[in-house]
Amino acid sequence: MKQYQAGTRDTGRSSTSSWRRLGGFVKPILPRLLMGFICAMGAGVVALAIPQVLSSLVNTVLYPGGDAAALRSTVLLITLLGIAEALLVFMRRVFVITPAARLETQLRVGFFRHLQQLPVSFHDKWGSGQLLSRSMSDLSLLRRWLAFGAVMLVVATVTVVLGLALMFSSNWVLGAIYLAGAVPITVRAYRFRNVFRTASRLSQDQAGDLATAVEESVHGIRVIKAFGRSRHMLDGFARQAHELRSTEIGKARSLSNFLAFVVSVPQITLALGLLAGIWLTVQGQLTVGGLVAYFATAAVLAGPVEGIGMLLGMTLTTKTALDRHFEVLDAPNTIASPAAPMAPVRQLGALEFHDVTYSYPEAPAGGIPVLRGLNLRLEPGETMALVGATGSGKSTLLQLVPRLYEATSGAVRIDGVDVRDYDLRVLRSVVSVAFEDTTLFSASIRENVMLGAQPEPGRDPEQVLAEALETAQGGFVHSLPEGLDTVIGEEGLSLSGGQRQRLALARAIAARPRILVLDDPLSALDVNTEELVTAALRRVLAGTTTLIVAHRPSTVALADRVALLRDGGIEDVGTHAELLHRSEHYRHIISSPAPSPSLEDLLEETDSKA
Ligand SMILES: Nc1ncnc2c1ncn2[C@@H]1O[C@H](COP(=O)(O)OP(=O)(O)OP(=O)(O)O)[C@@H](O)[C@H]1O
Repeated sequence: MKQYQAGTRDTGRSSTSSWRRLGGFVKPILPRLLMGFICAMGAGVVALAIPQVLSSLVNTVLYPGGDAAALRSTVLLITLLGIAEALLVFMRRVFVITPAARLETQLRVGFFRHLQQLPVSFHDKWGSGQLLSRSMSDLSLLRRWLAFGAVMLVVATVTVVLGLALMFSSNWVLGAIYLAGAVPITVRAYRFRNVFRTASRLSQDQAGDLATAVEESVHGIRVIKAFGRSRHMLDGFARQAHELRSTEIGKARSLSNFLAFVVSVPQITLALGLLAGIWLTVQGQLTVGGLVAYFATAAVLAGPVEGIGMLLGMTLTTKTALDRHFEVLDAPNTIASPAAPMAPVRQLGALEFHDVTYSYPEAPAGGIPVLRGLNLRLEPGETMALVGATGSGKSTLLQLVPRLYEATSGAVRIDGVDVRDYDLRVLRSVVSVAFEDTTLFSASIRENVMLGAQPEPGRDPEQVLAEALETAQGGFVHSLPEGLDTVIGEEGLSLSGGQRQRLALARAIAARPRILVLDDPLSALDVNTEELVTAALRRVLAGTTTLIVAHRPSTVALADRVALLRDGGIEDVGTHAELLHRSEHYRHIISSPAPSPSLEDLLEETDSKA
């Protein structure tokens, strides 16, 4: 279970910083957004002009003996204004939708790039659903807000201000009555903002957790079914879904209450305006046309006033989405290439762990580090087996070599150069890894195996692929429906554990690294296949420095020497025979009885007793 919990993260940033940072991304598309804004504003102004035309219609035409020609031209003008408004709305969409979608893609690609760069320790902590929801739904929210919400919020605000100005210019008393409604709305908006922002954050985080739950249960469907835990998983999922539902309902309720308030206040001020308007008309201080225009303007403003409420909700949700987005972008990439990378004088493939200590970041403070002052040296071209009890830190040690994790103290060196001084790309082309837990991508066999292979002048990639598959006993791929082009992985053909492991091994070999790091790569193979792979590997590994985690004597047989990992350090190094002979712990781990003493040993023992 990842440690991230919904709503537990404090961004530690001021509430405006996400907007400011978004401003940097929006700059290039600002001209188009401005054009969209001008169109939307034009549409708003046209909408406001219609009541004014109506007013002149009432004042100059609608009375006995009124000018019929003026009536026709006024109706024509209103029709033209209506068409102009529709055209401007269309143009607004044309101007803003493309740049908003482009910005969404740009941010999404940037987000993915950052995820790729972030260290493994970051991914250990974050649920995949959280990252999925931040890269998909949060950015869709932003696009919708940019293409619609932001523009309409400005337009609605400007429309309300213009409408108020028209009301004031017609009669200041009516304008003042309408404006008085803004005071309670502002007070209420402030309270709403605080409540809605918290609910928004909670619901987006809960949606991310829910996505993680789906992802985990889809991945673990076999285990869930095999253990008959479907009901249990469903209950857990339903509980989380209900929590999200409650949050969403709370959020919707808070928005509805606010909208009801926002809509009802102008209605009350309108009723007061009606009383005042009639009185003013009776007093002769306002024309009937002016009164009609006041009510028509108030009717036009009803939409923008309600819109401001809705758009405020949308803006707050977008702000939360942005906070969540930048929270991931702000996660520091602690494992990066140095500013001035170094290269070894001679590229031989010597690997050295010097006084290496490693503690997982999530480990409790003051806990014992997994690796503690570990020292080990592999000579160029040497194959060393790493043996240790389960949980002793073998995989952890291996992952320090390509800097998937970073030693807490001490140094890992390749050809005398600290791995932290290598350019990361160079380091990861020098070191190739095959994990016990194989990951294959939704791609062809060819693409999966050649994932880390660099083009080499004078070497045919097809030959590299064929050799890697042959070494890993991956001949089975030729009998797959489309041979090397068969798509495997999550959305492709399913392979057995042993087949997957052989492809992962072939992938590590095809990268033709100087240093090969193998985490128990033969564990899922049957004895016969393992023997064939071991024999082929022995040939391939001849010139490659290899550190191989081994649990079985057959894998250890590949190695020139064996290092025994215990209590966070290397307890002993020697050949398999030497360790069998002198280490009880080694015999215990490798599941072998003590070897029967050789004749020389017996003679030596007799001599010493004598
Ligand atoms: N991502 C992680 N976060 C925190 N602790 C971890 C993490 N991965 C491993 N550990 C802990 O570090 C210790 C060493 O784990 P590691 O996987 O390196 O052992 P191992 O020797 O490879 O075990 P095995 O032989 O079972 O594969 C274990 O106690 C494990 O619980």
